[in-house]
Amino acid sequence: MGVRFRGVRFDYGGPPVLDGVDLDIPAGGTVALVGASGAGKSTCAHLIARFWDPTEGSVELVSPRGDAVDLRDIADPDLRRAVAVVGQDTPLFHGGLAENLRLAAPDADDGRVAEVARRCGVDRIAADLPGGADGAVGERGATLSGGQRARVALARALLADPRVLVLDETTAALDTAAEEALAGVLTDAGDRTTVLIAHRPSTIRRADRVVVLENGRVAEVGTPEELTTRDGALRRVLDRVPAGAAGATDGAAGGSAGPPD
Ligand SMILES: Nc1ncnc2c1ncn2[C@@H]1O[C@H](COP(=O)(O)OP(=O)(O)OP(=O)(O)O)[C@@H](O)[C@H]1O
Repeated sequence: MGVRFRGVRFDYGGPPVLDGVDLDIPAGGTVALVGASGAGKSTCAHLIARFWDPTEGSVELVSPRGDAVDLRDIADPDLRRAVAVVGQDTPLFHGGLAENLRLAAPDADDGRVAEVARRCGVDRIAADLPGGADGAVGERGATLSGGQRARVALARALLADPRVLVLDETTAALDTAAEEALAGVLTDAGDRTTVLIAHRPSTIRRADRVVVLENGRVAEVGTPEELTTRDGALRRVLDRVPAGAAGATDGAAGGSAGPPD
């Protein structure tokens, strides 16, 4: 299932955040959505999950055959099955790891839970937790690190097998092991569409295409190779990200200075 924005305008009651966004994310693709802080990336994620509706224009799901349906015409349960957004701080509840994973897919069999847990490196968290996969993770997952919580959130979303997966800066919290897990997740995506909201060059490079938001519009679209070597909107964003927040900098980013991963 692809995602299409057609002339999307959106505001929160003040000045427009999105001011005519046209975006075509093909089914099965991985797109990195990039922009300066406040550019409207999370707003796009929330529009894809229909937390909000656009003020003008439409957001649509597009079948691999090219049939488009406005999100407003999709029943809520169907949309919740089709689209998953993993945010910066996905809430976990005070229960076991396995239970937390199953939240989005109560009927998943044990084999599938174990497979997804392994793919996302959650099995390694379980190995360290008193009580293993059934051990409680504390209030809101307090006994886990940010990177571990991000891995659990990613695994939980994958277990539900959504057609569209939006990772809203999840990768900012991922440790190196989990970045590897993310790479596996993207490789095994099949026809799932993945939208990565990312700052790290190492994450951006995993996308087939990069979309840069600036001034409420799409400023630049291209492959990571094209955009990181061009003196354009992506470079402007990457040059403004504080080195610590950017995490890894690497060759694809043009070799700008920054700390190692
Ligand atoms: N619930 C809200 N109510 C009012 N204004 C909001 C709300 N959410 C976001 N905004 C504003 O909308 C603009 C876009 O925010 P958004 O979170 O989409 O940007 P972003 O590109 O994801 O930024 P960041 O990289 O800092 O997370 C910002 O100016 C922000 O202050």
